[in-house]
Amino acid sequence: MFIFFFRTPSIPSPSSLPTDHSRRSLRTYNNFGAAWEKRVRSSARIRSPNGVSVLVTGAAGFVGTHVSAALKRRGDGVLGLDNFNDYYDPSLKRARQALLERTGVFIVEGDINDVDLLKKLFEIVAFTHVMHLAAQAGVRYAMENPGSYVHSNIAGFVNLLEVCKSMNPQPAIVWASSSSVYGLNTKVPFSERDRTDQPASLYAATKKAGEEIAHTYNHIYGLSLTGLRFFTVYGPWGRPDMAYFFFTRDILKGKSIPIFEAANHGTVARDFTYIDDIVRGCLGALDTAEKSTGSGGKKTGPAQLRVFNLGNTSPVPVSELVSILERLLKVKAERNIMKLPRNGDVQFTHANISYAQSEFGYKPKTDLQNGLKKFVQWYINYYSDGKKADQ
Ligand SMILES: NC(=O)c1ccc[n+]([C@@H]2O[C@H](COP(=O)([O-])OP(=O)(O)OC[C@H]3O[C@@H](n4cnc5c(N)ncnc54)[C@H](O)[C@@H]3O)[C@@H](O)[C@H]2O)c1
Ligand SMILES: O=C(O)[C@H]1O[C@H](OP(=O)(O)OP(=O)(O)OC[C@H]2O[C@@H](n3ccc(=O)[nH]c3=O)[C@H](O)[C@@H]2O)[C@H](O)[C@@H](O)[C@H]1O
Repeated sequence: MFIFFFRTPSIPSPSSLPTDHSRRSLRTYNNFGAAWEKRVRSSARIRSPNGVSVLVTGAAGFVGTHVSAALKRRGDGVLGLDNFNDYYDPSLKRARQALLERTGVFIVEGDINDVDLLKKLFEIVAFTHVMHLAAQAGVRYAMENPGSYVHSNIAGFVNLLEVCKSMNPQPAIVWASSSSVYGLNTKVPFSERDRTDQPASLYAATKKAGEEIAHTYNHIYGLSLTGLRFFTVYGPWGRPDMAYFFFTRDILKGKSIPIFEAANHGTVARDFTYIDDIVRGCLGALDTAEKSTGSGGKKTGPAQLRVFNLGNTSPVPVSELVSILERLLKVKAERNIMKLPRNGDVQFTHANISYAQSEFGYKPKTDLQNGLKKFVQWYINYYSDGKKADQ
């Protein structure tokens, strides 16, 4: 028996989303021109004495929006870049953009593969840092659209690094890797020293490739590079393709939800990490990032190269996530227990965070119960004002 206590929100299901991530040329984005340059400059203006200027790629994304807002709040100059692709409902990205614009952050519409655009941005602003969060995310979608992962996570990353290495001065780069690089590793909790050579998805393989690519650009060009392995991030303004988000939608709709179970009723669990904790980790990594040591493509000395886990350190079974949602939503879920398909998912994740703790005091503060409470409040508020999210 299902109890509905408010209007059922509707958002598109990830499986119905288009698979073509168009590559629009620079001109179609309406970039360049005096008014556009003024907005870029104003957004990137540093407003506090110790501030830095940060180019945030993927700024209209879930993590990018929260990180951009936090940087802006403390007085840093922040410019966003995002291609607003339709992997999930672009209207949610537009709503995040509107939120950021109210805080003074401008998001340039463009692709990280667009060299001319990137060079133009660096010509206008001498960014001290790049917070690189643009990527094709999601482990399961890689079986549907592998090309989008190569386009954004490999080609796009190399392109960005090519532009950064030729700058004078070069920016320091903090970028999003993923807990998925641990793949089929069975040693827990996952430490940065553990093996990462058994990816279970193409997504994971592209993030692992990113870590190797980072090594190369650090070694040859002296770029300062910090990779962050985020562990299943959740919270307000989250991603509709992630389980906690579409479980919420489907529980409210009275639709059955597929809950994966490993062989012999083995538990599938995640080290779910609340967005505010991830944001603190991103800022900590940025604040401890040393300067790059090259300029104009020439290295002048050794540069910093780091990789950190940013997790919560307490894995929770997916079935428990569903129980928490049931309590918060006051609706019983229709559970469809399924064998964990070979679709890119791993059985469990669990972060050892001692390295991030020692380097910049990273300490997650929010447990799943409290974090989901904040997510559900946001979700109900966001989708209850007649917003038409279904396309
Ligand atoms: N959310 C998580 O649980 C999680 C976990 C591990 C790692 N990550 C990584 O963290 C980063 C941020 O993830 P998120 O959850 O905010 O995802 P997201 O999809 O919400 O954000 C990524 C943003 O990048 C943009 N983008 C994608 N390709 C682009 C391109 N080629 N050029 C310009 N913009 C592009 C998208 O439009 C999107 O707005 C990603 O690199 C992701 O792989 C996320
Ligand atoms: O930390 C990461 O590196 C990754 O985090 C996230 O991946 P995941 O941890 O797989 O999150 P998510 O899809 O929400 O599935 C959560 C749980 O629900 C289970 N799950 C999922 C779908 C389903 O239908 N049923 C189910 O039981 C599923 O088996 C899993 O146990 C990011 O999406 C990804 O971009 C990547 O960066």
